Amino acid sequence: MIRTTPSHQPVIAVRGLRKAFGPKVAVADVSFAVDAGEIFGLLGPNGAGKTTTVECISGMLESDDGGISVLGRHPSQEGTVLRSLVGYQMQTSALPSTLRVEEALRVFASFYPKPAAVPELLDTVGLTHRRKAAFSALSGGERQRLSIALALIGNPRVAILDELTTGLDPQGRRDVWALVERIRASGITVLLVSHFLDEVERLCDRLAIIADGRTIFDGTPEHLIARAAEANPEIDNLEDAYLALVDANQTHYEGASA
Ligand SMILES: Nc1ncnc2c1ncn2[C@@H]1O[C@H](COP(=O)(O)OP(=O)(O)OP(=O)(O)O)[C@@H](O)[C@H]1O
Repeated sequence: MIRTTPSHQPVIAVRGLRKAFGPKVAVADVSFAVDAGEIFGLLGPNGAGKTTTVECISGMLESDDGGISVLGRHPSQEGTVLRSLVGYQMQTSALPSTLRVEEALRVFASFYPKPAAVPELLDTVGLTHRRKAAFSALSGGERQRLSIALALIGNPRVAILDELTTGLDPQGRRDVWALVERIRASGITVLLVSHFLDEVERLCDRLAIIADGRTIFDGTPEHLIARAAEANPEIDNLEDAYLALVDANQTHYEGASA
């Protein structure tokens, strides 16, 4: 249930979200709420509707129906204000290959009224020694850290991180996880879209699972394991619990449409 009392207003509240692209319903009915200071995970199979949901939250897409509130504001009606309060991790593949790390941060800083200090941000993401490196010379992990820095350049209160550690080696993943924990410790609320259950278990306080455009779970990782164990007592870890729940949902819908 979404809590709306002023003393405990969620930072992000999504209620009954719906978004279609022509005949394709990408998001049919998604609801969840993220509290201040949380790292909240958004999970679901490929094509479930996660990116569409976060693009509606960030104001990049306009929803067809349902309510979204971010820091008490509506993304499509108050997008200008929210743009500096919500940092969305962009895909760095969009950056010119010759652009240097520090230049990229300075260019993006110029778009915001109160940007983060570039030297401090370089330090936070561990790229000070690579500040003069061209984008094309960065490793996968360094590119990922740059994309996180770009999400933080506007000094946001909320960071939306999508596919945070895809393609990184084990050390790179751990470095990025530590960075996300530092981001949270600095007071930023994090919405994390992920396919990796170990990442979610390590980082997230709570999570929502979306399947076929609908929220099928909203709660803590422990709650998810307990829910799955009710149906199958052998389930004792998050990955098995997640897979069992998604599978049960698929069977339910296939059964309903048979
Ligand atoms: N612009 C669009 N036009 C038509 N269909 C779209 C568009 N964007 C997304 N879709 C479709 O909507 C559904 C949900 O897509 P979305 O990208 O939100 O899923 P996702 O959960 O983020 O998937 P993944 O984990 O693969 O990134 C998919 O079937 C996708 O093909």
